[in-house]
Amino acid sequence: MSILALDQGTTSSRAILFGDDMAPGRSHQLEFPQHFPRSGWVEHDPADIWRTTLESAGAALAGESAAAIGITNQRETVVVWDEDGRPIHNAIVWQDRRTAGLCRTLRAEGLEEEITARTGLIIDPYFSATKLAWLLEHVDGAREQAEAGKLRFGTVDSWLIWNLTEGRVHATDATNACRTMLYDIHKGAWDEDICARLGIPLSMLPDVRDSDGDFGETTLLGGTIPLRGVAGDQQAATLGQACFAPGMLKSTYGTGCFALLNTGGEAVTSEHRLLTTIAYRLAGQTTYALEGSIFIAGAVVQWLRDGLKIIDAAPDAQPLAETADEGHRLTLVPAFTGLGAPHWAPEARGAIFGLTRNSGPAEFARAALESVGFQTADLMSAMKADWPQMGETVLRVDGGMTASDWTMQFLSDILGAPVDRPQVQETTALGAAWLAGQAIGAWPGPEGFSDAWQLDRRFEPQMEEGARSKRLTEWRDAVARTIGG
Ligand SMILES: Nc1ncnc2c1ncn2[C@@H]1O[C@H](COP(=O)(O)OP(=O)(O)O)[C@@H](O)[C@H]1O
Ligand SMILES: O=P(O)(O)OC[C@H](O)CO
Repeated sequence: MSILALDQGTTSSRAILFGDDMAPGRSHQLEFPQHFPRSGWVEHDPADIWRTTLESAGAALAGESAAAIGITNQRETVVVWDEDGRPIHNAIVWQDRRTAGLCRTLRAEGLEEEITARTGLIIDPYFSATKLAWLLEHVDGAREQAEAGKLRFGTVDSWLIWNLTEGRVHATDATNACRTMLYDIHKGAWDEDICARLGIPLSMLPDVRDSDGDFGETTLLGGTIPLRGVAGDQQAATLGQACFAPGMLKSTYGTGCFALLNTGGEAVTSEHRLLTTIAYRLAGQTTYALEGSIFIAGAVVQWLRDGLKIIDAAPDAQPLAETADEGHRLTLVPAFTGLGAPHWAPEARGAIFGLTRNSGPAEFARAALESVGFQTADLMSAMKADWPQMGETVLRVDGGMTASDWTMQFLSDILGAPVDRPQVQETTALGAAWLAGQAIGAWPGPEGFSDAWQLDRRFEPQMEEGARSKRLTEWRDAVARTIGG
């Protein structure tokens, strides 16, 4: 029997039907509008999120039925709706920076240490908590309605579950809950103190279930289909990459880049500004991860295309970079929207170093692709420092940017470690399908699923150690100057 994976991302909604052989089959993808009402604000219309998800699901099924549905989603994005399922405002997207001021206030109150200890996160507008507080503060009547128990909050998974079950289920899974900055990842419960400080009534929060829990069923897609898997997209990719053992590591290169290191049952506290997050919770058992989140990865290629207009399409970046002058290095720090982990410098803006009269499109393209490798190297160093038992590890990669062999080779060179690209690139959807497939007993457990993971290509480091450390020193100097300036 087929399993339907719904992958609700930042710019598009995608549905993929996986067959008995766990291979991706028919799929459908629909983009939807992004709204930027002010500088630094990013919103989605929740109706678009739901409509594109439902339509792509229908198109992927094409009249077939599925044995179960797995849902994976852009994380942290906030939707609030009323008893009739009407959103009270547009969704505030994870990239939105409007709550930077409230975050500063929370830090000034000296709350960071306690919030990090409980939630594993640092105080940043990225996470859901301050976005939800903003909605309660700024939407007319919202606080009164919320206090009267008439409003519901959800990340995008909850919004989809609510709609798929026609208002019967208000739930989320542990991987999504842990991105809200309202959830105690050690106790596995909403944190009443943080909610109280932000004026968020507990009654509006969804029930938190296992990632392979029971999320009800839908009758909107032909027949009755159970919802049996839910995970945030980066955690789903970790599962899709079969990173089940402590020490295993994946990095996804889409618009941004998100690296997750499985640390097993241990919630490792980062001393280097990484996030402690829930990788998955299966049958009540929590597995944790250290996460490094970078906001600009593939987006730097979009900038070459749409901003600089030096390429026509993303695949053109590599051939252009390959023609760059070997003796002429530019270093690009793509802090277009600040820097994420491990620097967390929201006010920083991008910079480029080493310009001469001979700097041209090829040198810019190479610096852009290299910036993704350098940023990953910073994450890996932070991970090793936080968790020395990580040891020598292989990085499993996925996402649109991994199509560039040159970029993957540079990544391996600058990490000084192997990089593995799997055959199935749809790892996020695969992870969601696996959750649902194994929950209903149709797909194998972690061991059998790990055996099915297949390598497309391994990239081995070829750069000499001297050159590597010189390049890393140049990069770190460029980052320091970017943040400092
Ligand atoms: N051949 C390529 N070389 C470099 N970058 C690429 C290539 N193909 C796609 N990309 C980049 O990958 C990103 C899209 O990846 P995808 O995994 O679909 O991202 P998302 O889910 O965040 O939209 C885009 O930012 C695009 O610029
Ligand atoms: O939708 P994506 O693939 O850009 O992923 C977004 C992340 O979940 C944000 O944390």
